[in-house]
Amino acid sequence: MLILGASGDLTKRLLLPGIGSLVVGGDESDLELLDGLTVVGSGRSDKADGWRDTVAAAFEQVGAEGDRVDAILASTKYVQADPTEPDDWKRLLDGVDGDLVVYFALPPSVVVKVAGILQDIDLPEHTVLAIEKPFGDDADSATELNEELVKVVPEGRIHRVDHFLGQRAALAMLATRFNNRLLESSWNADQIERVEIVYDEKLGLEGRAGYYDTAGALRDMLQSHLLQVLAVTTCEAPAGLDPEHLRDSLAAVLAVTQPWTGAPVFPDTDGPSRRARYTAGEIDGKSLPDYTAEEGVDPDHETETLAEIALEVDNARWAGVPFVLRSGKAIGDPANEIRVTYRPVRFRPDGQSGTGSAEVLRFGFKPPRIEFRFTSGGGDMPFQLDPVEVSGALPKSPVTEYGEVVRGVLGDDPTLSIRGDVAVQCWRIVQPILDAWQRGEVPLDEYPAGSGGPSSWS
Ligand SMILES: O=C1O[C@H](COP(=O)(O)O)[C@@H](O)[C@H](O)[C@H]1O
Repeated sequence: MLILGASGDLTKRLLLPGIGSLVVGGDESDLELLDGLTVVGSGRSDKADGWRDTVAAAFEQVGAEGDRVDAILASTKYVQADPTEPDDWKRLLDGVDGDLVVYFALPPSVVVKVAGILQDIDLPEHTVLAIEKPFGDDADSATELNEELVKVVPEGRIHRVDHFLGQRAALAMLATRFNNRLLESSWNADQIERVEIVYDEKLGLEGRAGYYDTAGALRDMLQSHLLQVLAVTTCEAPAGLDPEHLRDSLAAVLAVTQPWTGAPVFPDTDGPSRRARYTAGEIDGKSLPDYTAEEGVDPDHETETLAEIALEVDNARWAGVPFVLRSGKAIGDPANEIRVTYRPVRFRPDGQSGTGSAEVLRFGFKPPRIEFRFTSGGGDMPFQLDPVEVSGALPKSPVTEYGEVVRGVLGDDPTLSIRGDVAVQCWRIVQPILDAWQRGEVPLDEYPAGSGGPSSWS
C-alpha cells in the first residue's frame, strides 16, 4: 500500500490505526489480507527518519501487536517524492512486487494530475486506487476525476473513501431496516414525519485551516458523509449482497434527492439552508478563539463551521418528508445521531387524536447505540400516558471505521466505498445551496464556541 500524502494528519490519526485495528479485531480473512502487506508512506517533505515510529505509535494506539505488526514495521518505509513528477514514480514503485494499492490522501487538483501520470506508467496488473475526500470541488470536477481515474483502473477497483459508511450506526441502519418487520413496514412517509441526521462535534479547527477554510461544514461533512448516511437511511432494499446491489440502491435514492421545496422547515427562513460560524468561547474548560482568529484562516472567506440543510427524497416512499442534515464544530453538548420522528397516531381514546409526543427512533453514532422513545402508561389510571425510552448499545467492534475502509480496499470489495456516479450526484444535490450562499442570499450567523448554535435557531 503506497500512501501518497502520508505526512498529513489523516494517515497518522485514522488510516494507520485502521490497519492496526484489523490486526486486533479482524477475522481470519482480514488477517490474511495483512499477510505480506508492505506500507510505504510518501510525501514531498522528508519524514523518512520518524516514519517507522509513526507507524508503530499508530498501531500501539489501538493495541495492535504480534508477528504481523512486527512484519509490517520491518518492511515499512518512507519515500520522499512528488507524485506529480513522472520521474519520481521510479522511486515510488521501487521494490513493488505483487498487488498494489495507491492510497491518495491528496487534494483533488493533485489527484487529477497524478491520475494523468499513472495512465502512462506500467502498473502491476492488480492495482487498486483509494481516494480520500473531497472527491472534486463540484459535479464537473468530480466527473473529470472519474474520467481520468477509469483510464488507470476499472471503476470496480476505485475506492472513493467515506469512513461514515463504516460507522456502526450506518451499518446498523442497513441491518435493522431490512430485517425487522416493525420497522420495514413503517419506513415511509405515511408513518414518518421527519428525519434528522446530525453530527455535531466539540472539536474546533484543530490546526486544519489549510483544508477546512476553503471547505467549511457543508462540503466537509454534509456533501460527503451525511449524504451517504441519508442514502443508507432511505434506499430501497438491495437486490442482493453483490457490492453493486447496494451501490445501485444508494445511487437510485440520491438521484431523486434535492433541496427541500415544501413549506419552510427552519423558523424565520424560507430557504432550505442556514449557516453559521463560531466566535470565541469555551468548551470543557478550554478556550477557543473566534474562528477568524484561528491560525491560517482568511477572514475574507465566508467559511461556515455549522451548516444545516433540508432535503427531499422525491419518490413514492419519501415524498413530503423533510430530511434535515446538520453538522457543526465547537458545539457544546453535541448530538450525533440519525433521528427518525414518527407521525402522531390518527385516533386517541382521550380525544387528543393527532397530537401527543411522537415516537422517536435514534441511531447514535458515538457511542454507537439505538434508542426508541414512545408513549406508554402503567400509572394509576387507564390511559395515563407516560413517555418511555428504551435503548441499547450497538455491538462494539475493535475494527475502526478506517479498519472497514482498509478491509474493503485490501480485500477488493468496494461495497462500502462511493461509486463514481454517486460522487457526482452528491455535488449535484448541494450545488444550489452553495450557489445561494455564494450569492449572499443566506446570512452567515454566529454562535459562541461551546453553545448549541446561534440562539436565533432554536
Ligand atoms: O471527515 C471528517 O470527519 C470528522 C468526523 O468524523 P470522526 O469519525 O472523526 O468523528 C470531522 O471532524 C472532520 O472535520 C471531517 O473532515
